[in-house]
Amino acid sequence: MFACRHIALTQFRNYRFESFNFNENIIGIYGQNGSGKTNLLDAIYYLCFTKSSFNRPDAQSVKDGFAGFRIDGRFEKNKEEHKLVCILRENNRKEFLADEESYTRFSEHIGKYPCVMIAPDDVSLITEGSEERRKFIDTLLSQLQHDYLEQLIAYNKILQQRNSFLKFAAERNNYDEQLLEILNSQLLEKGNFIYERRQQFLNEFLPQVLAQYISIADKDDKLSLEYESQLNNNTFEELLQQNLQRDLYLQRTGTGIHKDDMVIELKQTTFKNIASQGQRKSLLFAFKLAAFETLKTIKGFAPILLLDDVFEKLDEKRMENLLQYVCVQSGAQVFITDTHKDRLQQSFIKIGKGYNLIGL
Ligand SMILES: Nc1ncnc2c1ncn2[C@@H]1O[C@H](COP(=O)(O)OP(=O)(O)OP(=O)(O)O)[C@@H](O)[C@H]1O
Repeated sequence: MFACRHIALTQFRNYRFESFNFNENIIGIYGQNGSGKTNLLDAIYYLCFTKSSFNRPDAQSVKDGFAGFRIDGRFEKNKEEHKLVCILRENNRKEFLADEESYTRFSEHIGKYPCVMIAPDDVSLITEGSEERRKFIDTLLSQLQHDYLEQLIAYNKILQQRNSFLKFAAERNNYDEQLLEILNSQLLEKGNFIYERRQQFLNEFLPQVLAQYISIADKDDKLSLEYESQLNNNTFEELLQQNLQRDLYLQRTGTGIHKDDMVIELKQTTFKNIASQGQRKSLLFAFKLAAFETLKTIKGFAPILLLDDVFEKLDEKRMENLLQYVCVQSGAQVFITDTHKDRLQQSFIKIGKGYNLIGL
């Protein structure tokens, strides 16, 4: 069993100082809009990922009028207790401690405490640009394969260096060919590694998303999912060579795995253009639950599930099926937020397992 049993929030978002116990594996959190439900889930996310699930600077999580924040968590993993602490110091320096040891690199923590969050804004995975989908794949793969995360960090660093090089070259109207060759070869090595890992992984993962979709939507909508990469048709080396003049002109690297995407189609038309709200929601859940199942299989235990405001997302029958799955079959500790206490309580009573209900 993997579960969060206690959390204490100090100067974090709307919390001055507050602590919560989670004795059960089904946790309902209710409160009005703006009462801090999402913030509480995000604090658990912080301890699993060393950062917020929102793409926001850490400083924005400090309670207004204060300096620094602290999140203390107690987790149970395979019958052992673990203490995780995330501190943002007054000078904005972040520290992360696992069982009193601080990490030199936060990336070492990723994957040890897996968790999957489903939040309303996540529909951007389907409706927004390719960056959202790459972020999803990278977050999942980084939890599964540590070397993937290391190579991705290195790739992004070299990409930045190459872009600075291109800017400098444009300003000078001249460039150091040898230095460009070094940057290219480093970028190629990391890029090819990431491409192969994404390809291997998505070959297995995307059919699982389709299967989840069919089971949630209760029908096959002729949905198709495909990994799209410029490297599918050309080698990365060829791409860099072919695009050099354009890169120099635009002062940034226009080809590589940082342009990858997942193509989502419904009846051979771009999904987001024709899909109904319900189909979008079903697909979002399909992606997230497939991620959950993959993590569970590979880690050998269920990740924590954080479900923010999902009652607003599905009709009653789908909701019941989903709750049955997350609260019973999944084997996970699950946190569910809602504005209605009664709705949460009624659903939990129907499930017939122990639960904690926390009012904010
Ligand atoms: N840095 C901060 N300092 C103080 N308060 C903050 C900070 N960041 C966010 N908040 C407050 O937290 C509240 C939002 O909390 P949260 O998003 O967790 O609410 P919620 O209960 O999930 O609401 P909803 O039901 O609308 O989703 C807002 O009132 C916001 O002003």
